Amino acid sequence: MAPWGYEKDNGPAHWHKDCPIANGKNQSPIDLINGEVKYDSGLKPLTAKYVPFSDAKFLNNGHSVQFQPSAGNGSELTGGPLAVKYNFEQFHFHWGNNDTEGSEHRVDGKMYPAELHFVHWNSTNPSFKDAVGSGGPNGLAVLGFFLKVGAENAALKPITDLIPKVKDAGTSVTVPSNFDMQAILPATLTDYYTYDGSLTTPPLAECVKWIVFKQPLEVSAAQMEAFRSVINRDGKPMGGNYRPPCPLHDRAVKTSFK
Ligand SMILES: Cc1cc(C)cc(S(N)(=O)=O)c1
Ligand SMILES: [Zn+2]
Repeated sequence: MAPWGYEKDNGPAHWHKDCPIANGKNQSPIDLINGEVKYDSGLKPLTAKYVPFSDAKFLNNGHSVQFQPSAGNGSELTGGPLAVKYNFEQFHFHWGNNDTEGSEHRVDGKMYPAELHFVHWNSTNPSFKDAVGSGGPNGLAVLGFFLKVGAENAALKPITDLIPKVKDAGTSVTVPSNFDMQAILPATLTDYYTYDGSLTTPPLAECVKWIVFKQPLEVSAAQMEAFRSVINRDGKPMGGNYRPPCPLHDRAVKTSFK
């Protein structure tokens, strides 16, 4: 099989051949159906403590654009549904070629134009890789933020301004050390959906505690267009790099809000 992608000949319907877990019972993303979620008053806000990185790259890996520090620096996530501290690993995006599609998770069937994933790994593991392979839904904690078109996002601007420098697959650029990742996050991380799921791209490991925020972030039309100028490994626009929703099977989706 050609390396996995999102085209007709290598897209989500093909992934099960190399990754049989694609047809597993804990796959992501899912459609978050408000009539089927259950409020859990025990779900407190999350706390993200992000420290500016002195050495981080922004890269085009052929299927997304990703902010990747060279090493951990004590940036961590705690609280919410998490029993332990999780270390920040990377953030990346999924988006569409127009404003009606692009997000991975959906809300009552609605897609947003893009979705931002902040990836963290369970600090009881020696490394990110061990956390992915640790078995069970507590290896990684991924924060999902929907993006909608509106005001310019000043916190994401240092990143979206770098997109033209990573237009082609396999390219990367150093991120200025004064980039303030914390500023991307809302002041309080309160209203979210949470469920046990998987990586949304191969290897599709079922190791993720998903935490998807109800309130979308805004980005400007120009910032959305920047994403849509990115090229994938086949020389085509990368837009459409989202997996369709997977069956919920007998999982519960809990909310921190009524
Ligand atoms: C393959 C993969 C790796 C990582 C760290 C995160 C994801 S996702 N899109 O589920 O957040 C996918
Ligand atoms: Zn993702």
